[in-house]
Amino acid sequence: MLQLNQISYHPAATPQPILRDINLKLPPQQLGLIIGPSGSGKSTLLEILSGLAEHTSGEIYWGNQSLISYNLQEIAGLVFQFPERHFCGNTILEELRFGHPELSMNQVKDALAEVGLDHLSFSTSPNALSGGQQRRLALAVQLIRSPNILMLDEPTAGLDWSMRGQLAKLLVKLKEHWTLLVVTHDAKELTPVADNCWHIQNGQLSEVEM
Ligand SMILES: Nc1ncnc2c1ncn2[C@@H]1O[C@H](COP(=O)(O)OP(=O)(O)OP(=O)(O)O)[C@@H](O)[C@H]1O
Repeated sequence: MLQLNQISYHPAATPQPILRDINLKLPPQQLGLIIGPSGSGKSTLLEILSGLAEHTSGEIYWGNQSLISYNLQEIAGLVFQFPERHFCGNTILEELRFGHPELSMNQVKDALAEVGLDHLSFSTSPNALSGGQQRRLALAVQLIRSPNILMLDEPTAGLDWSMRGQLAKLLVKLKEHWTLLVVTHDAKELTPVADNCWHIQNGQLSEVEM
């Protein structure tokens, strides 16, 4: 279970806190969805939960273990908004093994199977994939590290309606094995597949009854 107790984030440079007293509990193998408008603090919250930024106050737990940024970098996998813009491999294999040359072919195959891309040749260029396939590859890049929590920032942004629906279906499949936390401003396809839902506004989180 991921648990946040009274998480606040107030960098010295900002007059107001960006996140205020955030409380959240997300059980394992569930999909948590945080919905909020632009500038409400969604990406900042994911940056904190993946250890890329440090919260000012509050506690983050995975089970009974209290986590600092270093632990969060280990247990969280973050898929950025428009992740395909950050691809740097010439092939699918290079992309998946980037920074992890020790990964076996079986691990690569398993990660691709998890996201429904195992029919593709390892030598395919990530740039030759469709928009939906590129999002799947970006998910596989994180899954191959076996994170405890997979976090996705606006996973349906820029996809057409059919690809958005397919991505929502994939998330349903992934939560059989993983705990997922998704943030978005456009929750249309994602709300029906969420187990827990919150709204975020001006850095404050409120639970939505499901
Ligand atoms: N380190 C920082 N220093 C100053 N301001 C920051 C910092 N990080 C984020 N902000 C501000 O905090 C607010 C929340 O930003 P954030 O990117 O988390 O929102 P968001 O909900 O993800 O919006 P979007 O969907 O547009 O990305 C914004 O006003 C942003 O400018």
